Amino acid sequence: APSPSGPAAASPPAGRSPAPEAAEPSEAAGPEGGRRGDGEAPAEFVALREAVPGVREDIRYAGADNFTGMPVDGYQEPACLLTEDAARALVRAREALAGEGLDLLVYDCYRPRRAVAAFLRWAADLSDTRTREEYYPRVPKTRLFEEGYLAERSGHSRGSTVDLTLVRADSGRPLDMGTPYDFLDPLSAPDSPEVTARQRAARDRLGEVMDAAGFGRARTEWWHFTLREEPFPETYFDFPVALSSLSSPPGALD
Ligand SMILES: C[C@@H](N)C(=O)N[C@H](C)C(=O)O
Ligand SMILES: [Zn+2]
Repeated sequence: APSPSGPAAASPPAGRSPAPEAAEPSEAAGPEGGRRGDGEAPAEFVALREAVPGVREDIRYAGADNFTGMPVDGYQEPACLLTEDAARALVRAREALAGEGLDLLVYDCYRPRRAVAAFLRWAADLSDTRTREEYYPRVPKTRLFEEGYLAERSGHSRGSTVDLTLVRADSGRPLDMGTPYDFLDPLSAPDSPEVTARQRAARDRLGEVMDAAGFGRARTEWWHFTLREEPFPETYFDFPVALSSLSSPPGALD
């Protein structure tokens, strides 16, 4: 069906069932259950690059180099905002990799609900196929949510989910994972039999190190991990991705 028009049209493609991460969400609420301002992050959120100096980031949705082909609503800056618990877990993962000459490169962190709504609008606009060859050549746009490549209620909005890969610590060059980031295709499943042994080994190492640091992995995307003991398991936030959204003072973790 042709896309609904206008920015408010955030309906999912027809016939789609909820994505695996869909749950009954609560909107952001304060400690007493009242509504928290949508422009403001709770004190538990930090900017990763301030909390963990030297961490590598390439926040794709803040620019046009992503599967939508345009900057995504809600990403006011290319910043990784995360809960402090998730940031501490990433420190553990980096420490485990350091002895192997490897490091992490983070592509996405906290994602506001308005950004997820932008993904829904993009998916509903079947006339926009600009990025199909590069990002979803085999899966029709109408199936991206149903197949689990995109989530109608994303774990990223809870602040303890990250998209990331492994890089060489010296050059910053990403390891070959068999697909680029956000290649929305069965080939991106961590256990895809279609990748080479070397690519599979790189995926497995990323999965192991993230598992040991406390993150669970998605079944559809080798780059997507959620902290198992996440501090906001039921809350989907909508403050913008911007350092000014943070209420906690900047500073490295101790
Ligand atoms: C779009 C991709 N980077 C991603 O994060 N997908 C999961 C399923 C999500 O949207 O939460
Ligand atoms: Zn993700």
